[in-house]
Amino acid sequence: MSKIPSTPPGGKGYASSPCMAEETGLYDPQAAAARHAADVARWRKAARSRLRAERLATTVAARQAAGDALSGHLRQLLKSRSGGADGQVISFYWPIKGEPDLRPLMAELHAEGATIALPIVETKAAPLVFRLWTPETRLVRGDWNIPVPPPSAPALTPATVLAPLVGWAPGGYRLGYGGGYFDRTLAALTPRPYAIGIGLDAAQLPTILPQPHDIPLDVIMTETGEQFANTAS
Ligand SMILES: Nc1nc2c(c(=O)[nH]1)N(C=O)[C@@H](CNc1ccc(C(=O)N[C@@H](CCC(=O)O)C(=O)O)cc1)CN2
Ligand SMILES: Nc1ncnc2c1ncn2[C@@H]1O[C@H](COP(=O)(O)OP(=O)(O)OP(=O)(O)O)[C@@H](O)[C@H]1O
Repeated sequence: MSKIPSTPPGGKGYASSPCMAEETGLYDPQAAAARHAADVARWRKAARSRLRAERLATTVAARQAAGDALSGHLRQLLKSRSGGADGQVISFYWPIKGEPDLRPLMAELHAEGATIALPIVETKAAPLVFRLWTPETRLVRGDWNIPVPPPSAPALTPATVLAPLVGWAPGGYRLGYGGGYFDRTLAALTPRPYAIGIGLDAAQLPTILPQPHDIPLDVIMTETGEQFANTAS
């Protein structure tokens, strides 16, 4: 504990008495941070279930229209970045739980020469693995029953990753299903892939209460176009 002089050097007295909170043992900054993290996790859990329920409550036709609109914006963005899809490894996702369905665009880019990958949870609480998808790939059931390429499909490192969003906030922040998989993956991959969040306008939140592990995405795309782009990318 550092000693605080009772009078400041050359002065009469302090304007207020020193804060003794740490000395009392009642204030432990680490415990306070842990309590805050637990509050955030609880808040996120509630936000996820509300947003997931709202998404599933929309009509199939509305979801399909959103998927088609998103595909159009995404096609433009990918083409402007690569000048044509040839050879680029792009990770898509197999839609679950009312996520926008981009599979027609996935097949179209494959036909144009792009290399398509799908993400797989091969190890719990570890980065995702990406494996090759082609229209001939016979998908198998992975973690959470998500259809994934079989272990025999080649593993790839994507240059571009599409990350489906349960919720999103300005700054490129993503709320997913709560496994932390995309954050772990973006933290592990070098070079870092260009990460595009895919979500709906209705899933915007004022904030996701960002935590140290949350890695902002490069762009957030919704059915009405690009909502946010990090300038450094
Ligand atoms: N279509 C699609 N595929 C995807 C993703 C996605 O978001 N969408 N992922 C994107 O990352 C990965 C799978 N993400 C997963 C995220 C969470 C859990 C999971 O078990 N969640 C627990 C809750 C965890 C917690 O709150 O601590 C659960 O719901 O029981 C499983 C897979 C890879 N594939
Ligand atoms: N880079 C990391 N290293 C270790 N743990 C991490 C990392 N990133 C996230 N986590 C852990 O994962 C948990 C869930 O994170 P978060 O709430 O951000 O999930 P999410 O982004 O919604 O999930 P997902 O990406 O799977 O859809 C956090 O409590 C955190 O402890």
